[in-house]
Order: sequence, then structure tokens, then C-alpha cells
Amino acid sequence: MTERKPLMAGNWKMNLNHLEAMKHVQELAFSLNDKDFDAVDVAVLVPFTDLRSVQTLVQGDKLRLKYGAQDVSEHPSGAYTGDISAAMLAKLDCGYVVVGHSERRQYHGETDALVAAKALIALKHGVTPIVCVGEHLDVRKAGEHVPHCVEQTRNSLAGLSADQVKASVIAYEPVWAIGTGEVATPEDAQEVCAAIRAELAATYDESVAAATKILYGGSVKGANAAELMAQADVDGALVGGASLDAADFTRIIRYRDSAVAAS
Ligand SMILES: O=C[C@H](O)COP(=O)(O)O
Repeated sequence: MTERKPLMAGNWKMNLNHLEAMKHVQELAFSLNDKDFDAVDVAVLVPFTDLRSVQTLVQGDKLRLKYGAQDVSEHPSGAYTGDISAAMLAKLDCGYVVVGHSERRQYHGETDALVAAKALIALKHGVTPIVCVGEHLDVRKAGEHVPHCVEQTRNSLAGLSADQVKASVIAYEPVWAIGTGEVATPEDAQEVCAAIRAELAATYDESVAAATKILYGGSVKGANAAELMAQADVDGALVGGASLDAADFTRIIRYRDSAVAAS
């Protein structure tokens, strides 16, 4: 069976200027140790303006923290005012970039095809895309969430080879659970993550399904991380609000401790 090392990724969204970013990374560095990084990959996904500061801290202090961005242009370079290219992210040694977050889909009209193009160009530059999918509340109420997320996954990975999918991360984020405090139940998370994995097996093959990390995101906190992580197809979390609090993010990273405490 393929071991998938869990990934806890903190998406800061549009929070923390570069000075606050440095303070926060230092707090995380102080709070985490080698045992944490042996057990879990930890990443912070920061505003573009924070990347250079975070890179300097991480590389200067040889931190095992990974970092990345929250969006990337689908274009390689050129006259695209305001955009940031995958080559620029790679030059800053970004490990990850979020593509297709529901906030980008909702406020910037991003389509599955655009998300797939962004994932592809990130991969071409050695930056791992974290490809987000998830249903709105009306879709869930209609009981259509599984086919919706499966189709969104298929379309958001269109054009990627099997190896490129293996090198990507998928994040299931039910939109109704983002920033609302309303976390999906562990069974809800498992149902969709398992369906996405089955889709990877059907479209590619079992080795892709077994190797690809699938995260859950939506109101993950220290208090609920262990039960979500206990699900067979949940390989980590994409954490918004709670990742801004170094202590709570540390509790999420140490989810195994709360699982032990509860048993
Ligand atoms: O990318 C992160 C998600 O949107 C989850 O955000 P949240 O943890 O604040 O609900």
C-alpha cells in the first residue's frame, strides 16, 4: 500500500503583511520540531507580497516548513498586468500553489479549464498545484455533491498526465464549510475524498489513485483535525482561519496527540 505522508497546508488568504508574515513564521518555527516535520509535511500558502520574506526566513534558518502561493497565471509571461507567473514562483523556490480555490472561482470567475491550465503550468515549473474542488450548499442539499465534485476534479485536471496528477494535490473544500465554522462531518469528507480517489483510478489507474494526496478543507481546527484525519482517504487539511493562529495550527499538525488523548 502506498504511504501518503499527510500535508497540513495553511492558506493565509489575504491576511498578514510581510512583517506579520515573518513574525508568524518565526512563531511556527519556534512551536514545531523535527518530530512534527517527520510525521507531517507543513506548508504555508501566503500572499505574493510575503513570499520573499518567508523564503528568506525558511532558507536562512533551514526550516523544514514549505511555502507557496495562492494563485498563478496560466500564461508563461508577457503583458498580463497584475499576474504572477509560475516561473516567478519557481524562482522563489515555492513548493506549492493553490489553484481553483472556491474564492477564485466565485470572485474571479475561474473555470475548471482555467484551473487545469494553471495546474499544468505550475507543474511544468516544478511547483506542486493544490487543486481545489467543492460544492455549494444548494448542490449538497440536492444530494448532487459527489457527482459534482467528481466532475469538477476530472475537468480541473484535464490535460494532465498520470505522473502529473501524482505530483499534484487535490483539496476537497465544501464551499458551505469554508470560514463558516460549519465543518463537514468526517463521513462527509470521506465520502467525497473516496469518490475523488475512485475517479483517479478510473481515469488514470490505481497507482495514481494510491499516490495522490487528497486534503479536506473547511473550518478545520485543532479540535476537529484528528477525526477528519482518521478517514482513510483524507491525507491532510487545507486550513484557512486556524492557520493564522500558530498555536491552533500546531494543534492541527499534531492531530495524532489529540487522537491519543481522546482514546
Ligand atoms: O483554503 C482554505 C479553506 O478555504 C478553508 O478555510 P477555513 O479553514 O477558514 O474554513
